[in-house]
Amino acid sequence: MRLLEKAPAKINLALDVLYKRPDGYHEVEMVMTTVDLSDRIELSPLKENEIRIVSENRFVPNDERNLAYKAAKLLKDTYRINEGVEIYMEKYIPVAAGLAGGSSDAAATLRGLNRLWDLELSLDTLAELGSHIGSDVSFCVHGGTALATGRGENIQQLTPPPACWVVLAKPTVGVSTQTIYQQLDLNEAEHPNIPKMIEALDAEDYEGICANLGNVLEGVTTKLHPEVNQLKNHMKEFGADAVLMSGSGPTVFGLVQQESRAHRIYNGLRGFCEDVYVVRLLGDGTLLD
Ligand SMILES: C[C@](O)(CO)[C@H](O)COP(=O)(O)OP(=O)(O)OC[C@H]1O[C@@H](n2ccc(N)nc2=O)[C@H](O)[C@@H]1O
Ligand SMILES: Nc1ncnc2c1ncn2[C@@H]1O[C@H](COP(=O)(O)OP(=O)(O)OP(=O)(O)O)[C@@H](O)[C@H]1O
Repeated sequence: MRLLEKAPAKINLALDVLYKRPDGYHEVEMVMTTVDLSDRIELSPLKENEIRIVSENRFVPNDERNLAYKAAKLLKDTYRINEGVEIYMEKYIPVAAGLAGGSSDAAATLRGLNRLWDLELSLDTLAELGSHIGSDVSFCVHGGTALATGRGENIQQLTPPPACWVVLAKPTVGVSTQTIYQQLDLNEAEHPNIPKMIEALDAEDYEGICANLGNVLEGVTTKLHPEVNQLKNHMKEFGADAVLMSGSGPTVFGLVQQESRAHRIYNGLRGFCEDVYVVRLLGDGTLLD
């Protein structure tokens, strides 16, 4: 039996950091939502009792460093599964982009193996397991739209944003999430208003969502990579309603209601940037079913 799972990317509509914790992680409050740009994960049983990663993307490790491998290993060890699996991944989400591609692959692997191995674990249990792999994995297990707190592993579902288009553009710079968190100065940072963002979601208020986009990490990344700010400015000039960097970057996203305008922004940006996508929000998580 061969089993398919979609692994959608996420964007952070709002990302705040409250303080640095004694364990080195940061206490966060993030409003996250999934977008329709997904990796495709195919799980097939193996005769050998091993985990095999197959990917044609040269930026993705095909060994125990792959987050999908870690997810399979964790499930195998926790539930003493003596079965092997091949995890074939077709990557569409750009790597190291701030879009949680690896985390979503891990989450899709947890959901898929739960079915393949008839474990009957709840999404909450899978999300808890996922938190041991990375801070974004718990959100990716559930998908949809959620408030993530703690170091990102406490998930509370939120009202999804109204339908709109998202233009994603990734500058060709590498960003280390760890470095960005390390260089964050909480006294200097501009903090988003998370309760206002949640209010806007509840009220299905598109303008309110646009007005309350904010990411405390954006200033750190743009200082290191000014091209992030340049892309943001281009997106605004070409007509995005609101723009923000996702996660620790470097991907920038723009929200827009009309499809024609989304394509105009796409065409304008293609001159400056190779990695540009026009996608829909998947805020209600339907494509995960
Ligand atoms: C930037 C975001 O992607 C926003 O969604 C997440 O906060 C980061 O999620 P992630 O990449 O899954 O993060 P992890 O793999 O758990 O951690 C990578 C590194 O980021 C830093 N980190 C991450 C999450 C957090 N709440 N505080 C941190 O300080 C830590 O230095 C950690 O070593
Ligand atoms: N399945 C995977 N897909 C992509 N990268 C992976 C995967 N497994 C491990 N990695 C490693 O993780 C690193 C970060 O990749 P990823 O695409 O998840 O970053 P990201 O989108 O910035 O994540 P986040 O938004 O959660 O911080 C890559 O450099 C890669 O070496």
